[in-house]
Amino acid sequence: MPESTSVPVVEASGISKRFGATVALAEARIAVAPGESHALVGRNGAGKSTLVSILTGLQRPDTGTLRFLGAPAPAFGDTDGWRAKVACVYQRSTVIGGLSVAENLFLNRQSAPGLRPIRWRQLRERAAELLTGYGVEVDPAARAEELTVEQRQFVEIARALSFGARFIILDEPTAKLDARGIERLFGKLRELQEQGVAFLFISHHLQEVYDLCTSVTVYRDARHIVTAPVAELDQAALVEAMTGEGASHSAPAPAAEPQPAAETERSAEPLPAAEAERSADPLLMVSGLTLTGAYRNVELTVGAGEVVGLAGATASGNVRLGETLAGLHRPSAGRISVAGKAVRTGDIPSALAAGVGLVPEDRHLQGLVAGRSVAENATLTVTDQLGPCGTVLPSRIAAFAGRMIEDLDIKTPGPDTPVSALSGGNQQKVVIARALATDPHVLVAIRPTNGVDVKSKEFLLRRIRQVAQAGRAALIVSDELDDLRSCDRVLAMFHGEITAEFAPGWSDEHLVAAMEGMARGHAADAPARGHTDPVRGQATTEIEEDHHVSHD
Ligand SMILES: Nc1ncnc2c1ncn2[C@@H]1O[C@H](COP(=O)(O)OP(=O)(O)OP(=O)(O)O)[C@@H](O)[C@H]1O
Repeated sequence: MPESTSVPVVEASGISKRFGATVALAEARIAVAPGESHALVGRNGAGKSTLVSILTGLQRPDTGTLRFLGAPAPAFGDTDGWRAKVACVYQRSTVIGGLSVAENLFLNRQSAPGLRPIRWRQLRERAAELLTGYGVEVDPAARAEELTVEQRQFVEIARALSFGARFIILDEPTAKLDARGIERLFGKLRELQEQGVAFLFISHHLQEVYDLCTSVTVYRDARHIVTAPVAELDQAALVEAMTGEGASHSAPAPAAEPQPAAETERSAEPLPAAEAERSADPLLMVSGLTLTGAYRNVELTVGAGEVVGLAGATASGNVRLGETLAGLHRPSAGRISVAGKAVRTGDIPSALAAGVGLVPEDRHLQGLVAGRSVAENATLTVTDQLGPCGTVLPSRIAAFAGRMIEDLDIKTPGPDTPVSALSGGNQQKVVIARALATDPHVLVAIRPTNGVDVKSKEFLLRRIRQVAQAGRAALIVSDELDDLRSCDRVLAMFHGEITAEFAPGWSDEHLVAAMEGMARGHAADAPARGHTDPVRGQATTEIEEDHHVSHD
């Protein structure tokens, strides 16, 4: 722990928590000093979310003590007491979509006399005052569901501070933000830190830990492993603490300094392109595809044996394009064909029958059935293979699921465990297992490594590579550079159009610039293949050297 004379805003020690036979936390501890930005990292299932639920009063630990600024934690169930101490901004929103920002900020406060008629104007004025006070530029009259993820997080932070909390937990807050959103969020957190607000920051993006935090705590297998100033623990040591394995040569290189294209490192254990299996035949062909308000006139092919990246920031249209391929949206124009056959657009069963497998963006909304078991979730797409004449044989489900659990290294007590009892990263693996279960011709994976730890990320990307090596095609839709680095080529989208194409060896700087709209409608790095520029309606020209906008 860093030297500090001040009383910690939060100090938990000897915390243990079991769920049945699963030990989620074993004698774990953490302490966060005022004004500190403290990272908590660990592999999937290490116990981070369980600690968060204990620190926020949502669950009682089996053993251990918890103090806020030296005082014992509020009684279990004393909602207002907990709110005044701590708040957590989750990846998933806790604001109520149908209510206005002002209502979200002030309703349900016990301090506000419940029976008095609500004075809306006054409510909005107070909300405006509060938001302005924290430098949050959001209209208090706006409905919460209209906010961007970033605005919603700022509202949640302002709400927490207005309850008096000076300790805020951020659980994977950057998972749904693009590069600029992350920059703005970090800017705001630094500002608040200077005012003495302390943060516990949970992220699988280790670079963010170095960018934002002063100290880091590592948990492994439910236990506290180390707490140190980030400056004293380089990434190799951090990954070593997380995995318990000796300094790994496959730890991702720190991404602080963009490297020249030719030197851009891949993971030291490369995910080799399947040259042998690659064929010139496109397995996926998309032409003139338009979804009003999302993307227009998209031309795209993915060959057998290829892994193609579809990069783009939040509003680029890349996610909606990926979803369209799986039948989730009906495009207003254009064609999709798989293995030479036209697919009925806007129809999920047709896409599935044509051999499109989807890893959806949001595993909670589109991915998993919470009350069902790991086995049921993993086999939802293949029930026809699990028994004769529409029946489902439990023995076959179990055998099928057992293979998937092993294949994807899913940490679960067993196939019958409800999927909701798995840690976030392991739930994501179930979603991927389900997409792979159909042995798709074309795998569309949207942010496939969302929420998974650094080691599992390598593993999953390698698994996607195997799909291509088996002569299939994969499209990775993502803004994660690690995801995109594993691709044979990357298409960048901006404002609904494919604006550039990148061959392997691209530099982070160029790809990020393209995702931010600075590719100026041509390939920023040498394109791998000819590709029709939708902006100009002509083929992109090969460009050999640096085309970052500032060099033009
Ligand atoms: N409600 C629950 N019932 C049963 N087991 C649970 C429950 N909640 C968590 N667990 C188990 O406790 C362990 C710790 O899970 P936790 O969610 O805290 O991990 P995590 O570090 O947050 O992982 P991730 O990075 O994947 O989100 C896991 O093995 C998980 O399956």
